[in-house]
Amino acid sequence: MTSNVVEEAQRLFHSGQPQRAMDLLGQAASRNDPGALEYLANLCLAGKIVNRDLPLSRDLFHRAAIAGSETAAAIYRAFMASGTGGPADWNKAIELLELASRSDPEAGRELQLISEMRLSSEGDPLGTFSADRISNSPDVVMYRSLFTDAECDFLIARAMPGMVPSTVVDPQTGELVPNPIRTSDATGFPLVSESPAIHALCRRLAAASGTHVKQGEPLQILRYRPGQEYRAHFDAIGNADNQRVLTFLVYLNDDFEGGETHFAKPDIKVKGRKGDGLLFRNADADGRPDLNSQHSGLPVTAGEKFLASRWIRERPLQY
Ligand SMILES: O=C(O)CCC(=O)C(=O)O
Ligand SMILES: [Fe+2]
Repeated sequence: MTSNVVEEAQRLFHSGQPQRAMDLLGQAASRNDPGALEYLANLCLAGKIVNRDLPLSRDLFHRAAIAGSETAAAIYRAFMASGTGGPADWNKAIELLELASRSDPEAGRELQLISEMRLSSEGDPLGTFSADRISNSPDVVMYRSLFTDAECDFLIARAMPGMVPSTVVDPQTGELVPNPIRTSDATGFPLVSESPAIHALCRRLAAASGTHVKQGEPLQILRYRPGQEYRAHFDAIGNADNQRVLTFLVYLNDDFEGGETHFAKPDIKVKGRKGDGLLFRNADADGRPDLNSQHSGLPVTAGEKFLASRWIRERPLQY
């Protein structure tokens, strides 16, 4: 939500007058200007211009939501679901989603999807998960029908507007950079866009893999068009302090040709059906990469392949 105050504050930031910009935003926030509240919430989240302060960010998004910002309301719901900037409150997140669904059909669809999940009052999946073993070394298992067709379709629809060319971690700088190794397009769902349904799906991946939901990096949705691929790589990171020990891939469609997930040693090609989840181990308990975990997404030859991908760390990530 942009307001005159925000435009003026941006102008002041760009002309090297951050203190005046902050004063202006602070005054507008004390009048409950939704744009100023949301802008300040984002500054507290980004932690560049002001110190990172997640509890304050959550509080400011909450106030911006009350003042009428729908974007802030969606972020506040996501924070309540995942416990960002304060305790998680699943029931409150659902209550807020219900409220939003009265005027927002997208929120209504999300609510419907959640109502079809079997969840505890904390948003955790009920029931157990069983997998078929595909290989011992590398350690690869497959969970059939982990996501429903409706859940797969929901993730694709949510991801489509944000699709941009994929990036990989530059080993020299640690920055995310484009690279011909990975030619797919992707959208990530960082905490601000990990809405309650997406959070519940992340909790399902955590429960099935026996990990804590906070060990997961943001869920990514990948799209490969004909010719696009993810060449042989390791998901483990060299010298990582908090290693990517596991990868969970969920196939969101199956109406395409080619595009198998391929492990080279030994030669294993996997093509899941829509909703199937493939879990594999990238590193041992000490964080040492498993050399047999090298894998690729083979080029798609016809149609489009959609995949949900979650890299899971050894320990919960600190945000
Ligand atoms: O596209 C695939 O099947 C592989 C994806 C992958 O390797 C990843 O997301 O880390
Ligand atoms: Fe990978």
